[in-house]
Amino acid sequence: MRTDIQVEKLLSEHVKQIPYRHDKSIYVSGPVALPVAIAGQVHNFKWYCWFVEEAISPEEPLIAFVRRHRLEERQVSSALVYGDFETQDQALVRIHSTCHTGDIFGSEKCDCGPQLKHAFERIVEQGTGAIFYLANHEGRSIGLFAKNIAYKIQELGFDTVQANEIIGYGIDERRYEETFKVIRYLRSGPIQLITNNPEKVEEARKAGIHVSDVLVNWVGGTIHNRNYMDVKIKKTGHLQVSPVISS
Ligand SMILES: Nc1nc2c(ncn2[C@@H]2O[C@H](COP(=O)(O)OP(=O)(O)OP(=O)(O)O)[C@@H](O)[C@H]2O)c(=O)[nH]1
Repeated sequence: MRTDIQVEKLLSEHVKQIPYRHDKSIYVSGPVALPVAIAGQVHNFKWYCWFVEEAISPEEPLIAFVRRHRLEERQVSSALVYGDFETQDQALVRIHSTCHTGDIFGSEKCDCGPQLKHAFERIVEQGTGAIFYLANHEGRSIGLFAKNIAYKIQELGFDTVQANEIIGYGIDERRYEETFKVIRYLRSGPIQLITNNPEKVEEARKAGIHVSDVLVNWVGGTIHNRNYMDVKIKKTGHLQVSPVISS
């Protein structure tokens, strides 16, 4: 069919396969132009998304792959790229763990929503950067259902770290390997990481990415998340100030 040939041609340019662990691949789809309203102005981002899957045979057309898989059931992450991310010397990067309650509902039990908004603002202000929005990171990767239970346990007086442990999870279950592969795919130059979490910096370096700056982002403090923010400094090692990076 003519349409299938046209779509196959489009997809072969639009969807890229990045080799990942063992027999798996990361499938990256994009870019799609996305106008995003930030502080009252519309800015043009390029939207990519990706998921990890067993590598498909080179003979299978992508259109058949898309039809064969129930893609709506996948954990699909996004990259929102601004400016000349591929080649500019400096690029801001925010690696943001999905937070259904904070990012979508505006919950003040955490600082996630304001951190995301702040990162968008910094990126458009600087002119080049990207947000990596990680779907499989909800609740520091314990998932939404377990996060709801962890919140309930916190009502007994336990903190975020203790609540995770009570229900059998680690303090922080997040992994970043696939994200760094996607960052590498989109950009080879150094990145300026917007984060308070030194583990993200460490993991980036292990993945061979040059982090030229770490920019802390303590925003969104409220009376509801004071304890949560305190625990980040006292127990999970989050940075209070931007560290000086030696090149
Ligand atoms: N398990 C658990 N996860 C939470 C809780 N509150 C927020 N989160 C999740 O924590 C993740 C964000 O992690 P944070 O520790 O706030 O920040 P970070 O990503 O380590 O560091 P930054 O880069 O500075 O934002 C999101 O996935 C939230 O859904 C909680 O009480 N329990």
